[in-house]
Amino acid sequence: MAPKLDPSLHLKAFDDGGKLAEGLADHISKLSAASIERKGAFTVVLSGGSLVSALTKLAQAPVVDQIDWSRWHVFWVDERAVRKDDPDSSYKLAHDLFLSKVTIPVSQVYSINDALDADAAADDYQALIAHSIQTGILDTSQQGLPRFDLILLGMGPDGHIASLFPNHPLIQERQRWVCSITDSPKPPPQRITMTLPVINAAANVVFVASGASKAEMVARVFGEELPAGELPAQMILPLDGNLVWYVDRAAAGQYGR
Ligand SMILES: O=C1O[C@H](COP(=O)(O)O)[C@@H](O)[C@H](O)[C@H]1O
Repeated sequence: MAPKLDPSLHLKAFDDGGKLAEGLADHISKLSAASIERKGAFTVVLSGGSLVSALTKLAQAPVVDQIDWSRWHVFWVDERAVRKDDPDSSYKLAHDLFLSKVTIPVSQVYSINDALDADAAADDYQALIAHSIQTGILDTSQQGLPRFDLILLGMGPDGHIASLFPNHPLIQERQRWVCSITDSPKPPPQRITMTLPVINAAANVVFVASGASKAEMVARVFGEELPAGELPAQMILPLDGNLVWYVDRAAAGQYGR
């Protein structure tokens, strides 16, 4: 069984999406400053989907001017195996809504190789992560896993995170850092995804859930003890890091009061 999460430790509820985006921008800005002071770089992992819209305030004054974007290194927790100009591409979404509005060097934005099929793209992305460790950009955890400074996660209405879906065999993966999936229940079916051990090795994991369609799963994550694998979002609790859920009132349900 996966333990239910304690809302008093791990949940921040906001009145609306605007307030949530402001709180999130402030939090990310502080994590960025601390990481840059400690090691001269900030490694951030993006999700696709609605999470990206919650980053708008990061790219606006006053926060945008407080961040040293030249030290950011951007990765993806999952990506669809489509070309970068495809409407389904998470890179495209992040580029259009966020990356094009800030000054992160292009060489520090690590999108997947969209010329490869899902299997080859997963191998390629795992090698890229290993290279980032060798060059000193990325830390490693005590278990020898990549340790990102911040992983930003969304959650689907079915409780999936990244491209790790309820009761899918990939939930059990413990060896690889990045896997391909060719039968994603949510289209498009071909994707790559970081695995649970990598996500749980991060220094900080921030979930963003907004809207009533997420309320049922937020209630389950914080209110029920479920068999492992049934609710991937409940399986995220960094071994040696911080976890916080940013939720708006509609997603918070009983926890928003
Ligand atoms: O397919 C995906 O879905 C999840 C959740 O998306 P949302 O729009 O419901 O927030 C997303 O986090 C993931 O990166 C994406 O590939």
